[in-house]
Amino acid sequence: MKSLQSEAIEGGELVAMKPLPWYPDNLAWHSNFSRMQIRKNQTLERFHEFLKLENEIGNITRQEAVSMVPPLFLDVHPDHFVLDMCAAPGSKTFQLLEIIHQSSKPGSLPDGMVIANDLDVQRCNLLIHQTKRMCTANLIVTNHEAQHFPGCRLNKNCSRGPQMMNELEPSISQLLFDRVLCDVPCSGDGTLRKAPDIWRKWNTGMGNGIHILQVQIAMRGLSLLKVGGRMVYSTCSMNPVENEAVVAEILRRCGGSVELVDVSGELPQLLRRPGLRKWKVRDRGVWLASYKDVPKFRRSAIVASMFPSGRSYVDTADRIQKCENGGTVHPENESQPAENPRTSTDDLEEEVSDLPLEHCIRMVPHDQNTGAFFIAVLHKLSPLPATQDKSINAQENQSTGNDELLENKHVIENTKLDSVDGTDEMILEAASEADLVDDELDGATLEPKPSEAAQEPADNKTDLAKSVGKRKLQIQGKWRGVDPVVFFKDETIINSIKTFYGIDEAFPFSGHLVTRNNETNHVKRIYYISKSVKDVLELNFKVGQQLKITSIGLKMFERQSSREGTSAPCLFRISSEGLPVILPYVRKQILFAAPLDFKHLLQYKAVKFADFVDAEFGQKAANLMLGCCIIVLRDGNKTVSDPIQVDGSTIAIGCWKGRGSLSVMVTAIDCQELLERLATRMESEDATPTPKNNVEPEQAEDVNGIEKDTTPATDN
Ligand SMILES: C[S@@+](CC[C@H](N)C(=O)[O-])C[C@H]1O[C@@H](n2cnc3c(N)ncnc32)[C@H](O)[C@@H]1O
Repeated sequence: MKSLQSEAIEGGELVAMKPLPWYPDNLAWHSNFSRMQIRKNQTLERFHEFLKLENEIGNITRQEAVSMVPPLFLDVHPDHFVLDMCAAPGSKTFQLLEIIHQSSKPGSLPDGMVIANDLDVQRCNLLIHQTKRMCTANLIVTNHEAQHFPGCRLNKNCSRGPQMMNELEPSISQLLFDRVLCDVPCSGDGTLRKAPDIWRKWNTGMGNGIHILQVQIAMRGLSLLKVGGRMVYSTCSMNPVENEAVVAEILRRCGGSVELVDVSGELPQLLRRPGLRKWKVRDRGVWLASYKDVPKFRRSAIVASMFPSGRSYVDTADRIQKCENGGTVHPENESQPAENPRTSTDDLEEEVSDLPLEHCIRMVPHDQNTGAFFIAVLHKLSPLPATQDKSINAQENQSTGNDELLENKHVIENTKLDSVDGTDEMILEAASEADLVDDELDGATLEPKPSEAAQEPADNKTDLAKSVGKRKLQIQGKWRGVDPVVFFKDETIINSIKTFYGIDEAFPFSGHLVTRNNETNHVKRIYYISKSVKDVLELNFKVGQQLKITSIGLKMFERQSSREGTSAPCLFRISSEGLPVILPYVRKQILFAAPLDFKHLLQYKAVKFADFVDAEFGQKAANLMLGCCIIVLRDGNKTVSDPIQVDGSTIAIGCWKGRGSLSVMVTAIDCQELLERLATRMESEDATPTPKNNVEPEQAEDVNGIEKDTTPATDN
């Protein structure tokens, strides 16, 4: 930080990095360096590399500052069910998950969950990559048009008597959410500062063209919100047609069942401006102050809800027609639409909304050196009026069909528009640097391939050829291109895993394991899901798999595919993502390495048993069972009698115990990051007096890894 500061001063800046004053607990920081400064200066470049690495690992997230605001206004609690309707590439989903996991202890999972949805399957893959860093079992990623997001409502008439109900009915009967984030596709003009392309591409038609979709998505969000729940509507645009006009229209449609919340007391340090109550609409070079100014031939594109009053002015011929785009019709305000609209705003009679739109939040670049953002916080007071619910339910029925076939040109065009969201560039950059984009897009399971040759000795070719054939048979789920999610119930395999790793009985296995393959023998990956995700999945089965799930839970176990792997007593290894969750419960195949041996493992990727500095550790490693094992970093400053607990700072990696050596099963990038963390720890340990004892502790750690139980260790 000090050297960064001196670079900043040299460069004429005053502060190198500073916490964003409005972000709780100093958890978000702002750096002012330009790309040019970074390129020119070695210290800054190293700092930039560090940020990219930490972002890739998941320790930090690089994000446009204002884009972090919507989840803060959502007021999420760890037990909330949250729907992120337009979620890709997932920076806000990540924040939501962080909040959900905030207070959970290692090995315990929160009661809440997040469903992150996006229309664009490739952007869903980015989201999956982005959120994988979170190692969460509390996430489902879906791929629907948000405006048609399924309601998964259990038909109450299909009950089978009280007894059956208790046994078979899922614990929830409808998919309703405590919180909904509606970060809709928009024209993106709020990102002009860093996306200069928009200056060239932007036109007024962009906002006008997406208004109806934004209203539809917001209405769907409100219908899926529990009474008492909160929804945040946001865009990275400053265009009132995409913002206040949408909020006003949904308030009108909801007729008192939803209120716009005054959040002026929340995040007091955040500079903001009130929402607008009057604005004009521009169409084809012409200013329009009210719907009555819209020429008849433009009335399918420019709808009444774009104007502050939301009033339709219909002529007699139109009167009996319902406004096809959903604008509200008020016959008492009828008049003939003008056929000679004006090109200047001077003589227009301004409409003013009678709704409290000043409660909306506008953040502009020049207030606090950020991008621009619009936010509205909505509170559902009571069920939506029957008419709204009916039309929404009609959509729901539609959504149980093949959504992906109902291609909507409008939406797709706007999806492209939307990719200007500030975070994409960074995530794409991170993803491509990790060489994971292709992997993520590979195959119907949307799963990356193991990224390290060191994961286990490879003999995968025949396996791969076989699996290609099988894959053809396998894709038989309801949703084209996505393998169905099924509960994994093979007791033989589950018991072999439990026995091999000595998994404590307190770890809930039953009903928490899922796969993408109905045939147990072909299952390659087993995912772990939280209780909340399990509840949703059970409901989804009951309602005929309405959810098109592209990713679910946490990859916990992977089948060994190498020759050596298949001869190991347990066919499944623990995956890196799953390790933090299961670690506190692992009692066998676990060893504690001194920092130097741990470092050698990360450095050389494979170390012969005889080559470990701590010979006793080498012997214990040699005595483990063939297959996957866990190596935990032992803190050099700890004495053997110190109690051992797994906490947030515990460092552990998955390794392969082969016939003559230990090999790490960690990606290169993780190794790099761990080495850096280790170096920092070793430095700070060197600075404090080290106890004499620097050999393996006398825990109940079993030498052969089978007979005696061990206690998981930590380094502190
Ligand atoms: C503003 S971006 C979302 C950014 C995201 N919330 C984040 O913070 O990373 C809007 C997203 O909406 C998606 N999208 C566009 N039309 C959609 C629709 N009809 N339903 C769901 N998602 C849609 C786009 O693919 C895009 O990923």
